Parts: sequence; C-alpha cells; structure tokens
Amino acid sequence: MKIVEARVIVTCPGRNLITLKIVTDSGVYGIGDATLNGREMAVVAYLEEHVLPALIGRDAQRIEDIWQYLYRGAYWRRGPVTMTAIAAVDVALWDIKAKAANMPLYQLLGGKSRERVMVYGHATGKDIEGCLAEVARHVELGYKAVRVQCGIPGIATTYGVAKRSGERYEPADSDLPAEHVWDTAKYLNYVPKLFAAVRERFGDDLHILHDVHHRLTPIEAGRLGKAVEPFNLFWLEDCTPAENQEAFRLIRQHTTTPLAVGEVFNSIHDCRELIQEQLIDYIRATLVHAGGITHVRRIADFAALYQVRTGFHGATDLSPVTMGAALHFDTWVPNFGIQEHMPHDPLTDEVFPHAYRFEDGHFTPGETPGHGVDIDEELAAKYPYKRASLPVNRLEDGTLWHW
Ligand SMILES: O=C(O)C(=O)C[C@H](O)[C@H](O)CO
Ligand SMILES: [Mg+2]
Repeated sequence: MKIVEARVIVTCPGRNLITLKIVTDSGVYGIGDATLNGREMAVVAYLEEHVLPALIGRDAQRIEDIWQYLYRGAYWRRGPVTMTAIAAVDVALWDIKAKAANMPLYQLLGGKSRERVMVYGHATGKDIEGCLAEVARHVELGYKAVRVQCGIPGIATTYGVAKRSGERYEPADSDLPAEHVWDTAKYLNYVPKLFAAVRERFGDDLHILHDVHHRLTPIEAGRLGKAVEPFNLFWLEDCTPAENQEAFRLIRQHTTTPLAVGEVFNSIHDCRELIQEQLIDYIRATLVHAGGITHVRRIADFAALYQVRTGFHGATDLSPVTMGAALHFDTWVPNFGIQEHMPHDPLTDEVFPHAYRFEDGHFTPGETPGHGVDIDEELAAKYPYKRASLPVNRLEDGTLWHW
C-alpha cells in the first residue's frame, strides 16, 4: 500500500487547526492532527519542506519504520515542532491501517479495556459564584468530573477564565501575545476557597480537578497541595514548570494531593524520572504533541509499571482528529485515568465530522473503521488561517513569568 499523496490542510473554523492527509494507491486515506497552538505554521513548514516529500512511495503499512525514519533520520531529535509533525504522520498511518483492516482503531490497538471513557469538562467563572453556576451546568449535562478555575480578586486576568461567563475559553485570542499579570500570593490565598465551595455545594462524589498552569515554585506547589487535601482533588495539574523533573521530589514530600503533568511534553525522556520515581499520578502527554500513537503507547506502557495513569490533554487547540484518536487509545489503554474534554466550536465539529459520542459524562469512540474522524475539505477551505498567539504573563513589577 504505497503513499501517493500527502498534504497539509490549514483551516480556521473558529480557531486554527492543521491537518495532514495521507492518500495511498489503494484509495484508502488517513488524517492526522498537526496543530501546535500559536506556532502552527512552523509545523506546516516542517511537514511540507522536510517530511512529506520523503513519504511519497513508502509503504503506508510500515508505521514503526516510518516513525523511526522520521525520528532518527531528522538527527535533531525531539522538540514540539518535530514531534507534532511526526505525530500527524503516525496518526494518519494508524487511521489508514485500521481502515484497511476494516476495524475501529481501538480493536487494532488490542481491543476494549473499558466500555466508555470518563472525561472532565471545564467550569470557569469570573468569581466563585460564577464558577459554581458553571459546575452546576456541567453536572446537569452529566459530567462526573469537572475542572474548576475562577478569577482571583485583584488580578485582572486569570488562566482558564473565559472573557464573558458561559463563553468558551480560548487563550490564543490575539494577533500578538496579550500581556497578563500574575500574583502568586493573591492566588494562594484565594483558590482553596473555590474548592471548599465546590465540595460544599456538590458533595463528595463529584471529581474536581484544577490547573495551576505552571505558575508556582516547588515549595509553593507543596504548600497548595497540602492546603487543599481536605477537598480531595482528583488532581492538581502543572503546579510548577516541569523541565526540572527533580522539583517534584520536593512537592511530593509535602502533599498527598494527586499530581498531573505533561501536556507540554513531547517525549518519554521529558517524564522518565517523574514516572520512574513515582513523582506524579497522571501523565498528560498526548498523541498530537508527543509523536503519535507509536510513541505515546511507549509512555503509557512505561507509566503502567509505576501505577501512573493517563490523563490526556484535550483542550480545543487539539483538533477533533486528536480527540477521536485519543478516545480509541483511552478505550484500549489498561492504565487509563481520565480524558480532558473541551467542546469544540460547532463550526469546527462541522468541518471535522466524527463518530465519537458523549453520554452521561463519558465518551465512546464509535465503531467506524479507523479513528472515525474525517475532514470536509471544501468547508475547511472557507476558513483561512488567522495568526493567533498565546498570552505572556508578567508579575506586577513587570518581571516575565510563566503563562
Ligand atoms: O487544557 C489544559 O489543561 C491547558 O492547560 C490548555 C493549554 O493552555 C492550551 O492547550 C495551550 O495551547
Ligand atoms: Mg493544562
């Protein structure tokens, strides 16, 4: 089954999304997501200039060999641009293999380990009351797990909080990076009150999650984890930047709050100590940014040895193609924890028809052969790329901080 065509489709149906389409001489084609939020065109250039010409004529069935060819063959290994480009190829090839086998992808991976995939939704509010109203809406919709984020008094903008209540949160919201302001002391004083209010209003059964988005130092993260133990969080995410994996030893010494890390990781080497030393509980590295199914399967298998479970990134900058492929992976992977879910804009869903379905706080990937997600190219062409940047963060004195 030879690859005869490989091309990149750039579209912006509400937000920028990059898709790779690989066509074989048998007529079977596959698609992969290549979206790297705020750096989209770097991956487009990498694919078009360096990867796609080398794919033409190769056997689409040789997924592992193509993965190794693109990884080792680049010489410049790893990094988000390289690993996102490899992921797009890999997911498209798994899509082709499963379609050719006439199987939904989860069957090819090893079959179902569960009937359905629990997801968490995002409740965001300008203040605690606003967030509680959003939690109530999610509970009404059937969610069993909700990530809670709210505005912090005295800080003009806070990560994860939509501009207007009830609106979708999209951080890449301006041509050039918007400048946000951060104050750790105000955040640490306030955020435990949010968890207390959620527990009081919704009881003990609802799973609650929170994303610190890399803003604390290790000792501050330890202090927060310890302070919020009574509220029994499902996880505390990205409590400190994780380039320094050792930092998590300090946090672990201070708290039993479960920790999730890894949405910015692109390789098993980014999380090797975190997993091996059992410094985290959930690994968030996912298909699109970490080399596709071929590589993330290695991360998940390695994590399973240490009872670390998956909790894949699933923000709206990960296209429906990643969502579909991730749901097949989640259905198979033995050490599944939870899957993030942020609904896409209805227009995005129209451009990417898909087989996955939400019901009662869970998703099922569908039975369509492949990963079950397609692209309507005619519709996609109506929405051209529009540059959009993620914000930057500064402390009140102007020091550049982690966003
Ligand atoms: O969904 C999350 O947990 C995020 O942290 C979302 C990120 O800010 C987003 O994917 C950045 O592109
Ligand atoms: Mg996050």
